[in-house]
Amino acid sequence: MFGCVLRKLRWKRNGARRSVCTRQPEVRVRFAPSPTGFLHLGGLRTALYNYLFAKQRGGALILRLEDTDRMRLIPGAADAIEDMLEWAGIPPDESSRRGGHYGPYVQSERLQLYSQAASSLLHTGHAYYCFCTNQRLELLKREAQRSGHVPRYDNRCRHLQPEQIQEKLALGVPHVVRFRLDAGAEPFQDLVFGWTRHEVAAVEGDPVILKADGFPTYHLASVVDDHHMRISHVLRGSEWLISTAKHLQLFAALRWSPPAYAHLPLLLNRDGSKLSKRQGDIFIQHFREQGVLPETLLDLVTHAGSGFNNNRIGRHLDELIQEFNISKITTHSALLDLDKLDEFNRVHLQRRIEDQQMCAELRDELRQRLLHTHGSDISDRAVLEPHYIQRVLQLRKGHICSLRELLDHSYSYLWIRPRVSLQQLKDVSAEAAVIAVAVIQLVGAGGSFSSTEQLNRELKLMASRLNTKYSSVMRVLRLALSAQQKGPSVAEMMLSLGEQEVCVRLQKALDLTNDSICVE
Ligand SMILES: Nc1ncnc2c1ncn2[C@@H]1O[C@H](COP(=O)(O)OP(=O)(O)OP(=O)(O)O)[C@@H](O)[C@H]1O
Repeated sequence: MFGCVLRKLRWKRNGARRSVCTRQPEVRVRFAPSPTGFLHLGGLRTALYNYLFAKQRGGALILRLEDTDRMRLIPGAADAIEDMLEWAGIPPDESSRRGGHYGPYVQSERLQLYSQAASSLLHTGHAYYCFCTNQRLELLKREAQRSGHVPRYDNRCRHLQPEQIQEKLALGVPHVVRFRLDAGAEPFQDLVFGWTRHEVAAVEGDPVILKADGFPTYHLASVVDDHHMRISHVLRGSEWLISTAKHLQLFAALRWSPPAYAHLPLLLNRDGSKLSKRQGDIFIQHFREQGVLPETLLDLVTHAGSGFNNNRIGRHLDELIQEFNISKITTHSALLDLDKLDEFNRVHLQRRIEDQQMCAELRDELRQRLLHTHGSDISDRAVLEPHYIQRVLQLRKGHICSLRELLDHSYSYLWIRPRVSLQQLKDVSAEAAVIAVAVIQLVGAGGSFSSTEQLNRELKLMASRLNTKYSSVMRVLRLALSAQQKGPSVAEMMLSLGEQEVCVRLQKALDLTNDSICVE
């Protein structure tokens, strides 16, 4: 059933160039979310594993939207899911946005294919009309619960006579189509769970495949689409493992070859529950707004689970593609540890700052954020210049976990001149004026701004020349430069601000002390 890729192999024999075509099965995988909510970390991981599997084999990732649960559709979710895959750097090769040969890629636009498949199953006796009312089904359920059994449909409509069916259809009695499950399920080899066999007919009633509204259920739609879209491997969450027996029976009844299956362990919350669309704080969009980088999220979700020879922080997408190993995926679910998020983002932010092109993008982003947050408070527009922002980023890399931190009050001194009072200066040192003058002279005399170490050495020498404690020098400088008591080292502050701005701020402090002397 697999599509084929023609590969031309060339070699030389007797001086003549020859070519031959070999047929390789084409790898086509799909990520098939339902737009009943936004993409969350669990979905992202399943999408990512599909992507890695496809890219490792030169294959294609198809994004198919399973929107047959009409009651739960969330407006905008379909677009948002694809936006987030693109943002994460794992865009599909085929989707309704990107096009492709096997569209439409939205199930509600493929109803004819499902109804054709259902008709064919009805025709061959693998499916039947079911006219049972909701009240009857509810009664069955309650009876089962009362007697301590798992509720299941009793397959009553299997036994309707053709005339009874025709009569009900002619009367327009509401109905669904059910698939006739066979006893004796065949085992299949799951790429993660190994040989698996689930005697589905022994525990479940015949499943609905076409609902009363003409929409298919997941079982029929996924089988029909996987066939028509020539999906070679289905990598999906392990909650579908049990249903696979049903899907294989559907493939057999339709006389189609099934794809290979790999059921992926789920990502769980700390309390052991499955990550779900009903939790807002795990949506990819939320992390993006918080300044989390896409590569951080990819690293985090792969780190939580298995599928790689080893785990290490800081892997990029191309490394993930290289190192992904489906045989290393374990069957147990993985707990998501969001406490690691900051640390992962710090590592990836540092990598971006060290990359010339990515750093230019960060500069632009930070500039936009600064304008948005501090806007009119920024009197000196020089702080918005690329070289200034670049310097700040270089000095803070490895310390900050996200760009947003640089917008916090503790970093406002980088963008806005601080207000310092005479009393504050007096409180930190009686020698504030002397220290300010000495540092202005040091800077004016070409005091080294090449590194924090060099600057520290010179400040230490200066303190001993003044016969002043080094800690007093630090306190005065920290206050005059930032109006803060904590933050990066004073030398780093000076390097970030630059010689001229350091002198301007120290002169302001000096002016305060001079004014006070004049008044006295
Ligand atoms: N927590 C999870 N961990 C790993 N994969 C997941 C997780 N949740 C969903 N998936 C997988 O992501 C794909 C898309 O899932 P879907 O859009 O149906 O989201 P969902 O979270 O399962 O929905 P719901 O919240 O309605 O249960 C499926 O293959 C599903 O198995």
